[in-house]
Amino acid sequence: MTKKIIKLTVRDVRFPTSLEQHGSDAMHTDPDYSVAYVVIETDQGMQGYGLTFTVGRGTEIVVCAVEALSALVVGKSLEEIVSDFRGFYRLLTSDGQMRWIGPEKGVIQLATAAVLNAVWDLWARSEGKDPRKLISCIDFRYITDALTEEEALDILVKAQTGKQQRVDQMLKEGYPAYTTSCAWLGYSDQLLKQLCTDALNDGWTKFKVKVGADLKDDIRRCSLIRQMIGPHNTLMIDANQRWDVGEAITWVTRLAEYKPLWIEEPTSPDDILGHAAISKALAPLGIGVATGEQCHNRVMFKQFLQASALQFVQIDSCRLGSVNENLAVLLMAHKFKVPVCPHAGGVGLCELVQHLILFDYISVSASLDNRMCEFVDHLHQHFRSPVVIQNAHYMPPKDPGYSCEMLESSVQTHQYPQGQVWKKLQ
Ligand SMILES: C[C@H](O)[C@@H](O)[C@@H](O)[C@H](O)C(=O)O
Ligand SMILES: [Mg+2]
Repeated sequence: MTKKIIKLTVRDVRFPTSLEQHGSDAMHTDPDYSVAYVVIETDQGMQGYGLTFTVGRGTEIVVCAVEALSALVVGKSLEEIVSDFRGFYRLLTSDGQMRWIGPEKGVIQLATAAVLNAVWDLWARSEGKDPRKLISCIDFRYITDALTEEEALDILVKAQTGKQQRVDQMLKEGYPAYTTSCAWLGYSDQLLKQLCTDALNDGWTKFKVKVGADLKDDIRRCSLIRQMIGPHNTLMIDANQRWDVGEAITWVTRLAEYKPLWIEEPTSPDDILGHAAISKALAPLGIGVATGEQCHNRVMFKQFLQASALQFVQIDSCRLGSVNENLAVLLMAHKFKVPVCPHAGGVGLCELVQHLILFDYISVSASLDNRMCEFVDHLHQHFRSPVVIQNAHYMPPKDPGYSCEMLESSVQTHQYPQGQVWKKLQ
């Protein structure tokens, strides 16, 4: 029996995280973690849940873009979509009129992610997928100079060896994670210390700190956290695009004594050659460059990899065109031998990205070297199947689907602007 998609709804759901400075960084000083939340429904009453992440104002624009795309989805059957998922991806991303407001970037790509995440959720609930089927979901347009379809298939086929052991290992130990929850830029030193102590007690060994607004503050905060975590735990720093290229090099050089593993988003996310220059300058200090949470499509990632402009690939489950485009990036990263350390946090990003990184380990990279997935401890209570962290590892999700179904009560109370939470704040 076919499953025809008969309805798509999208809602603007916001959480007032800025009230306590959760999520704050050098560029986003007051984020209200939000989502455009999509539910698709089939004629047989099955549902697929998807979302894309935003930080408050502007979510209404993403909602509009999802509504514009919905005409391309409603009326199609799931079977029709997945039998030519590459074609369907293209239909959404290359619509002869709508592609003008992208293509494959910005609001329209965030909307594509929300819609396709819901389709993947629906599909994930119904059947298994082999390498050939997965490859047929990827749009190789614009990346064949870096990775061909044959090479991609070869990677997946090779990684079939040892797959079961990796599945068993993940079920037992989980996938290594790092925490960003201790050191948002707007947190006081006292809160940072408290959260860091708690995290160490809970078994965390890898920590990310926000930097980039004021060098003196960064020196104080990095020194504090390095003292607390000791020389052997891992520290990463994140500037959220605050600097110009030269400034990034000088600033990070000043922080080198705290031994960060990487500097994340040192400059404009579009400046590939700038990132390459920063990578080159910081390599002798043992500091890599990480980027990706605002890298808007596979073509950008291709060029970052080709130009040796990043040493850590930070895929994002909602910035790229869903699983389809993330698969392309995971496979390219493998070919270029660059580790993938996904961006997570926000609302629902941990829930989504855990699937991608488990897939990367089990079916693509087969390696945990220099790899870890971000974890942020906010807002998980709003999900039906929240992530499970044990001893600083993501434990594989047990429920079918893509884990981003939200509790209906949470959606209703946080819907913007009419939900109870927002009414009270007005
Ligand atoms: C506004 C957001 O909280 C960002 O600061 C966040 O995504 C951050 O860059 C991260 O790496 O987790
Ligand atoms: Mg970041």
